[in-house]
Amino acid sequence: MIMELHIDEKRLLKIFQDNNREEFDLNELERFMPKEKILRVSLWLKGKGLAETEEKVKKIVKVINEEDFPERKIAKYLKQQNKNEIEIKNLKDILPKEEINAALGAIKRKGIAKIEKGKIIFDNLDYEDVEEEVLKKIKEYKYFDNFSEEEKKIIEILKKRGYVDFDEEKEIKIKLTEKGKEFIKEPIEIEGEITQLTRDIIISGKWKKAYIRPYDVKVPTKPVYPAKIHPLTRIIREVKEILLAMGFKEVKSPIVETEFWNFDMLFEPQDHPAREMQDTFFLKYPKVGDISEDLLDKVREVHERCWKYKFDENVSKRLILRTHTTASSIRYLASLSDDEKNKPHKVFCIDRVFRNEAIDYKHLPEFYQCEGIIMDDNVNFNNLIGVLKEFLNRLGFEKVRFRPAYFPFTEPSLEAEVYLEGKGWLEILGAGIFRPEVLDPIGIKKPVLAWGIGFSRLAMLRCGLTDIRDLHKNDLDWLKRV
Ligand SMILES: N[C@@H](Cc1ccccc1)C(=O)O
Repeated sequence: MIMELHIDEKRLLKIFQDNNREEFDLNELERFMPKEKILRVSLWLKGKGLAETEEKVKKIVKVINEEDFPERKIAKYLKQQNKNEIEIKNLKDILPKEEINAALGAIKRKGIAKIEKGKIIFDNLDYEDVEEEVLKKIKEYKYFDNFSEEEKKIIEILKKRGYVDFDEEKEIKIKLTEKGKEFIKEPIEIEGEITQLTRDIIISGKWKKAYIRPYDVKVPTKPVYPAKIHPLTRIIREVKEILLAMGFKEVKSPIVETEFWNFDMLFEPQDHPAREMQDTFFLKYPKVGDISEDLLDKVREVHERCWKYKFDENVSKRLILRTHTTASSIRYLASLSDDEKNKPHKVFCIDRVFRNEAIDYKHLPEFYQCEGIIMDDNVNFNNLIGVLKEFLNRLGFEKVRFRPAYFPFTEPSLEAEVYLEGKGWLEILGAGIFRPEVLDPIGIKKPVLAWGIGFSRLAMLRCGLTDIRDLHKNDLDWLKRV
């Protein structure tokens, strides 16, 4: 029987031959060849009908709690105290509450001590305990099947008591087929084989005599994961591309912001609940920032006239971590020169915002928002809906609907929802037309459409996550796949 075998196939077969064996565990072979290679080569041999592999799943037991049993803790305590009995009501001084019942149960079950008149009385504080012996043994022999029937019952008890748990281990066997057994009856010679052509081999003409094995591109190999960009960054870039293609320009503004720009300029009254400690992060040092007196007076006038309260500029000056990117939009509008105010503008900002929220599956104190504004003659609510539809469609949401909403700085306002298969309608963005109370103090006459989208929420939907914390966990397995 003449068969073209790769040098590694011959090597592997020779191990069977030299050891006079017909099968091996993968682990046993590992001292001859790396595991990856054995698996690859045995697949080749399988293709040639010389060997086969067999996979077995083995149940293993492992110790998950190394502490003494509560009953042993009692015995050790008494020994130390030179006593042999204890009142049950005093057990709480040596054991955590949840262990007391377990200890009493175990003492009765195993007959370690007598329980009489509210007392536990030991004859022998150094009693022997099979459960402890089995636990010790588990550390040496992990396979469940290595234990006797008696021991297996004890293992089940230990599992119930929370001291051990089961797991599985895969065992791979490599066996010769009849054809393989036949094959190793003949001596196996391992002669030179060329796997890599070198200049020397070509020039010297050695290649003419040597065996050059052809590539087999179908051979299974280990997956390779190239470096890649974090999914959140990828989505941010993608959204930027979409907005740039829709004619928007990117703007930025400070993360540390005054309440003035974050709230006052947006016509949020100073007693608005969003402005309190439990919702917003305030800076410890420095506590206050500068604002233009001129603008401050105009905003004060609007607030006092419309909201009817005493505006306090000390509140305006307080420094916070901005709570929304609408602060960027209004800063941009306020920065326009008179000349620029006569031109149309489309800008967006994607950046981090902060809210003092308890962390859970859908809230993080720090997250991303994407905000956009369109300022032009004659733009109206219909245009806003049109642009948002277009934007959400380009983001991959096909079904979109709108409903009325309220924001202090826009009128009318709306909320957009997108439809997700299996999840239903999900609220995804807020939008509206800036109120005159917002635009008047900065002298803007044209209508301004504005919208803001909770960006981490979007990233979550796009990555198929149900817990927003997973986005920042840096779980390598997930990052490789996503
Ligand atoms: N800033 C609002 C969203 C919004 C932006 C622009 C206009 C209307 C609403 C929020 O954080 O929820």
